[in-house]
Amino acid sequence: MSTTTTLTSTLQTTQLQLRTAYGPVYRTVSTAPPRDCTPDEVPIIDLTGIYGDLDERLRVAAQVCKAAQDIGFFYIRNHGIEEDIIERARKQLVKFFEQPLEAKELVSGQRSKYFNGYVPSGVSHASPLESKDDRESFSWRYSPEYDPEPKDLNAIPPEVNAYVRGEEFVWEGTTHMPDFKEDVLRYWQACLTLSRRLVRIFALALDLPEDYFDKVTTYPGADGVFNFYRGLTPEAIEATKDQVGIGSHTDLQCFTLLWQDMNGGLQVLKGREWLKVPPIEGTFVVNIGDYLMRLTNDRFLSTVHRASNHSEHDRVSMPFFFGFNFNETCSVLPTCVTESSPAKYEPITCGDWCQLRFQQ
Ligand SMILES: O=C(O)CCC(=O)C(=O)O
Ligand SMILES: [Fe+2]
Repeated sequence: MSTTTTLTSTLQTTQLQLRTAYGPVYRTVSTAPPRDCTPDEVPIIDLTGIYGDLDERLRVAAQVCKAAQDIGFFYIRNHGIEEDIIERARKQLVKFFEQPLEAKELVSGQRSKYFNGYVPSGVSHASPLESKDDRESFSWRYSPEYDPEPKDLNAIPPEVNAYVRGEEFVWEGTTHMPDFKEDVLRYWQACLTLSRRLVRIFALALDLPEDYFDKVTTYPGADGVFNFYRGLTPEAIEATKDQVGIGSHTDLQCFTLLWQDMNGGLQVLKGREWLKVPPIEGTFVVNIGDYLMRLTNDRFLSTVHRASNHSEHDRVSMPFFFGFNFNETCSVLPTCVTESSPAKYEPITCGDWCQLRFQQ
């Protein structure tokens, strides 16, 4: 005689509150420790093909399309950004955050109209039901004068100028650091150049002409951020188990290129389950943002994620947020609507979209 035992596991859950352009939304999520993602869940996409012929570009686009629809996160390798550019930026990041507070306050975010500059730990609060963000950050935003596609600064359309969000005080307040501006902007320029290539792959992925987004990425959203998650003493690690470095959130614009160091700490929400998205040498993580999700009528997913550092080592990351020209009004894409599934969203500019979220 055999007996069958049914194992009923009780899943412990908690509520997350997420900020969105239209106000808070709530999600029920597991409190179980995160598990590693599998290569099927968050794939590694080799970008060599984006520098090849159309067939090769279409092959990359098909992989990007699948990952963007399945989870909205993927790794990229052979992305073309030189290791030396990344390493110089990382070293400047470390030097910046190792400065005494007074030096970092020279570029205090409180001086900014548009979220540029330095923000100390415990100030930002990405997700209201989690802890405040235990990370320091330094941000700088798009300025046409540093665009790797050179601009005639006397011929910038006024409607574009009204939306330029870069502010010079971040460079003026860091002149005491040799090569800081140069090394940081070289990294930012490399990210911007890669993003303009990638947006063409996204166009192919969405069955659009390859140059479809070119005219809306001439003065794009291009925000660089340095994140510093300070290492803790063993006692502090124990005492701050529930503390997040950056709380649960989605990114705002089209897509993000995220360089993270080898410490680990990034987590992505799949259903109710947290997945660890560990660092892989030589890669960036790419994730879809809310604006692109909206333009694709929710075909591409802007997925909730967060990061923490519960270790004795400092952790750093360098995300780059890419979006369309802030003044350009975009509708749901023609290839993402059918008669039976019409556009769910009104046209809006990327700038107004971000503004809605910042107001929340
Ligand atoms: O540091 C990380 O790994 C994630 C950072 C992030 O999600 C962000 O800055 O939006
Ligand atoms: Fe993020």
